[in-house]
Amino acid sequence: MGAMTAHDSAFVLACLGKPVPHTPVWFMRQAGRSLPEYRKVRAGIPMLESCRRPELVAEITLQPVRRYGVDAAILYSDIVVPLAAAGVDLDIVPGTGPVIAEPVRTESDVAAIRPLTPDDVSYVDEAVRLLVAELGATPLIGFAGAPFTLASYLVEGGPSRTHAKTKAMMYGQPDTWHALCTRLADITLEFLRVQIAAGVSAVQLFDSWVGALSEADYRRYVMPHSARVLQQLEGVPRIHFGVGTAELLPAMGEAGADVVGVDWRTPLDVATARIGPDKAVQGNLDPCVLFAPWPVVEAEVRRVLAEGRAAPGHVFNLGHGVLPEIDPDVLARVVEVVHETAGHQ
Ligand SMILES: Cc1c2[nH]c(c1CCC(=O)O)Cc1[nH]c(c(CCC(=O)O)c1C)Cc1[nH]c(c(CCC(=O)O)c1C)Cc1[nH]c(c(C)c1CCC(=O)O)C2
Repeated sequence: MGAMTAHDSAFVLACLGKPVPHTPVWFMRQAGRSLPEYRKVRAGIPMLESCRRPELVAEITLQPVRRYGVDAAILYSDIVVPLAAAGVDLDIVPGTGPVIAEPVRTESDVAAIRPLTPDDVSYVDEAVRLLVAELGATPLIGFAGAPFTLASYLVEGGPSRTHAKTKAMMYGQPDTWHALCTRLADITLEFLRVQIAAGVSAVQLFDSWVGALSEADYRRYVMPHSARVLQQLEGVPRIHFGVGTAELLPAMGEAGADVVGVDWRTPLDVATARIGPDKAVQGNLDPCVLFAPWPVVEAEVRRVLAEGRAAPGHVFNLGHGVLPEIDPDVLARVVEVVHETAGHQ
């Protein structure tokens, strides 16, 4: 029997650790440059501008659902969209990522980032409503960036390998750091509340770069802010994701997530032993495995499914986002293999 609504879809059930007919699957960055139909509709439209056009957002969000038959859609947007909406001067540069015109260095720079109001992101409300109507029983995932990852872009001014300036603020100006993270947590919370009110079935908090921290520093400088976001959200499952977080997994679960996203470095059974038996996991095929010959891909998919059995619920995904060079046909075959395998009973 198929799911009747997004609320009792395999994806939502797996997030809550309930029995499912098959393991649900979606891919981080499933919408985007790996799809020719995406490149076609995005041609000539800057990334941030594309996120402010509800019809276009809906079309791009639906493209991978149509092509792959994944168990969830993820809203087409970006983690810096609410920052731009709150008045931060920034751009998303193709091939680089977010670039901030005036990086945040002082307490007064922090004060200049204003709180977000729902009116600032009315186009997101509109896009989610269009999508929920269109998707029917397929759940829509809303998302936002977590305070550390957003702070890293704001303080560094762009992508960074070491996060040196971010850590310098964290250790050297802890009051400024906590003021910045408090403001970012407020923005993230408001952004996610808009999406939940408009009807998303789950939310994912992306703390992509937090693996740069030790567990002790994570607990001291970051976790209180992420925990406030996760714990103040109500009504939908919460997924908490980062890359390189093997040492942070217990804390990321404690922060208040229902599901912890795991990258490919930690097998899902090992991850579950660290996170504890009461939380579902999401992941964790290495995106680069998708470049291997099919028998290798298939064996890796089956290994991930087997290791996911250790958790009370498993949402199949990659360990990080789809790379632009990945062949969409391989992702379609991955979905087939996952769907053919019996889920958690
Ligand atoms: C760190 C981060 C960002 N953005 C995001 C994160 C967290 C996830 C992660 O860790 O990958 C989140 C994000 N960004 C985008 C989505 C859309 C939904 C999806 O399909 O997953 C999501 C969930 C669209 C996007 N966001 C971006 C694109 C590419 C834009 C383009 O077409 O040029 C898309 C489809 C741009 C972007 N925005 C960002 C980066 C690093 C980049 C890539 C820069 C590049 O390599 O060109 C910041």
